[in-house]
Formats: sequence, structure tokens, C-alpha cells
Amino acid sequence: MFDAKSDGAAVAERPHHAPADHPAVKPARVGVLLANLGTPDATDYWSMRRYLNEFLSDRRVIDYSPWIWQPLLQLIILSKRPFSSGEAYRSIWNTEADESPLMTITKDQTNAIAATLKARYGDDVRVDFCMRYGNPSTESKVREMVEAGCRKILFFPLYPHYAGATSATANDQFFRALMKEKWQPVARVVPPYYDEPAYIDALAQSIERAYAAKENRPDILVCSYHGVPKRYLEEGDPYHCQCQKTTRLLMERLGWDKTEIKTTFQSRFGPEEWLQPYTVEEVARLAEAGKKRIAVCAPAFSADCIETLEEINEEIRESFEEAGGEEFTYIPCLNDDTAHIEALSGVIGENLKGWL
Ligand SMILES: C=CC1=C(C)c2cc3[nH]c(cc4nc(cc5[nH]c(cc1n2)c(C)c5CCC(=O)O)C(CCC(=O)O)=C4C)c(C)c3C=C
Ligand SMILES: [Fe+2]
Ligand SMILES: [Fe+2]
Repeated sequence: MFDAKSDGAAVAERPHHAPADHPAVKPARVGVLLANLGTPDATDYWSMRRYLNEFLSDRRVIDYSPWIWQPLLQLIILSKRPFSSGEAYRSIWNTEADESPLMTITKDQTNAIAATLKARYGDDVRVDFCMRYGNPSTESKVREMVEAGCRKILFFPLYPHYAGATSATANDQFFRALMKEKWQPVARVVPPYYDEPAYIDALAQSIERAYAAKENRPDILVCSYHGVPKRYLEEGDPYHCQCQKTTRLLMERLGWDKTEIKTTFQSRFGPEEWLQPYTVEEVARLAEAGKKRIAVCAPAFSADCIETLEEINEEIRESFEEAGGEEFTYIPCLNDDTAHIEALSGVIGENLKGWL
């Protein structure tokens, strides 16, 4: 239960002049539903398999014909990957709360945004979060919001950059959930915010802070974005271009030169070519080219997760060090940073215009 979603005055009442058997109706409110990717409930084989199965069966993520893909997925990938991914998740698991870091951080972000919006709009807004895969499901949270009287819902996929594999599939799931509602609320979705000045500023501040804490300035900042197959770009997905623009705006905001910052892509999956350069190879090349101190940030992720805490901070770090790199600094995602919460709340405020 999050601060600004407490039901306050929202007691259901029978409308005036309605017959005695008329159902009670809750006063109207506005819902803000944040959405992230999803994460396994636990790290054992079956929890991992359930999560990966839902994720990797999504045709927005992997668009091969199910006749070819499903046998491969069910018989080969899901017999091995739940073990290796489970082990990776165990290395970063929040054991105190018994949940993945993505879950903990998403809850913190929701609480912080709820508090900010409550201060701005009072009890008229209810803030909550859902996941595209796993729990809490998008459908369950849409149901709760409608039940609580939300006649308008602003749906916010927490990805700065649009990709079919992230924002679009989150939106699809939201619309599917709306299809089941008798009294369908009015709906809006928040557009990508990769070039929003407050987001760029929050990123820049986090980098300036990390650099100020270093005795020796890193030779280069690597902005490592989650990859997608290169074919998706060729077929019209603008993700690549939005990532490039974030790096350029960040460079301009920092007042840096092109030689001090670089865009790379990580998390390649399967045999196809993905967006290049691949982070894991690029950091090794940088070390070999004499860039012995590097910093890495991950602007495509609104919250730290397996892809940053394990892949960047363990695997990619190792690749750099094995190639002769000396100092690897991972700059955490913006998470529940004050400037980030302000930026996200600002984006929400813009998209709530006319509703409150
Ligand atoms: C197989 C294809 C994948 C595509 C395309 C893809 C795109 C994509 N993903 C994110 C953000 C996240 N991905 C995360 C985990 C993750 N991603 C894939 C595969 C693809 N992602 C897998 C198989 C996994 C699971 C982990 C593993 O087994 O390796 C996460 C983290 C979830 C967590 O619980 O921590 C995020 C976040 C973006 C932004 C993106 C394209 C733009
Ligand atoms: Fe991913
Ligand atoms: Fe591009």
C-alpha cells in the first residue's frame, strides 16, 4: 500500500435518487500506474522458468514464428537458462526483503513518486506499480485501480527510450487489461522521456557526483544501453536513435568532448546480430587501447537490475580487467534519486494536464 493511494475520502456511496438496490459507486479519482519489466519471484528453477517463459514467449521481445521458436524455447532454452539466470539473480538478490533489486527499487520509486504527487494533488491521485511479466501483474493492478474508483488512468512504462520489446509490450498489456473492465477508465500512456531535460540533468548530476568522488578522473564514460536485434532498428524501431540522442544530450549537458563519452549496447541474446558496439567487447578494446580507467553508466534502465548489477558490474567489469583495465567504476542507475523522482514526477505532471 502506497502513501498517495490510501483511499481517504473514497467511500463508495449509492448515487442520489438511485433505487435502494443500485450498486454503490466510489468517488472518481485519477490513477497513475507505473510499469516495469518484471522479475522472478524467487531464484529456484521453477520460479525462473515461469518468469523466463512468460518473458521470452512475448512476440514483441522475440518475434520468430512460434512454430519455430516455442519448441526451441521449451525444450532447449528453458531447460538450461533458468539455472544460469537463477545463479546470476542469487548473486544480487535482496535477501532481507527476499526479492530482486528491481522489485525493491520499483517499490521505493513508487513510494517517492506517490509522496510527491500527494503533496501536489492531494488524495485525488492514486499511485501504484505493476510489472509486464510476473507479479504484480498489470491486470491485477488495473483491476485494483478501477475498484478504487479510478475513472482515468495514466500508464507510465518506466523506460526512458521507446522499444517495441519494452514500452510497446507494456502498453499492449495495459490495453488488454482494460478490455476486461465493464466500466473502462479513460486511458493515457506516457511517451518516452529520453530527451527530457530533467532526466538528462538527473543523469548528469549522478555522473558528476561519481566523478567528483574519484581520485583519478576516468579516461572515458561508457553509456551502456540494453541491446535489441539490429533487425528491429531496420524494421523501424527507433530505440537505437533515442539512445544515441540521450548520450549526445548528456555530453552537451556535461560540457564534454566526444572523446570522453561513448554509446554501447549490452545483453545480446541468441545468434542474430544485435545493436553494436557490444559493451563487453568495447570495454576490452578500450583497455587494450590504453584507457585504463573507465566509468560505465546504464541510462536505459530506470532501476538497477540483473542487467546492471550482475552483467555490467560483474561480467563486463571482468572483461575490462582481463584486457588490462585498471579501474572500473559502475555508476548506479537513477533509482529513487531525488532528481530522478522529480524528473519522473514532472513527466507525470505534464501528462496529467487537463485531468486534475
Ligand atoms: C531476448 C531478447 C531480449 C530483448 C529484445 C530485451 C530487450 C530489453 N530488455 C530491457 C530491460 C531489461 N531486461 C531485463 C532482463 C532480461 N532481458 C532478457 C532478454 C531481452 N531483453 C532476458 C532473457 C532477461 C532476464 C535475465 C536473463 O536471464 O538474462 C531486465 C532485468 C529484470 C530483472 O529482474 O532484474 C530489464 C530491466 C530493455 C530496456 C530492452 C530493450 C530496449
Ligand atoms: Fe532485457
Ligand atoms: Fe539510429
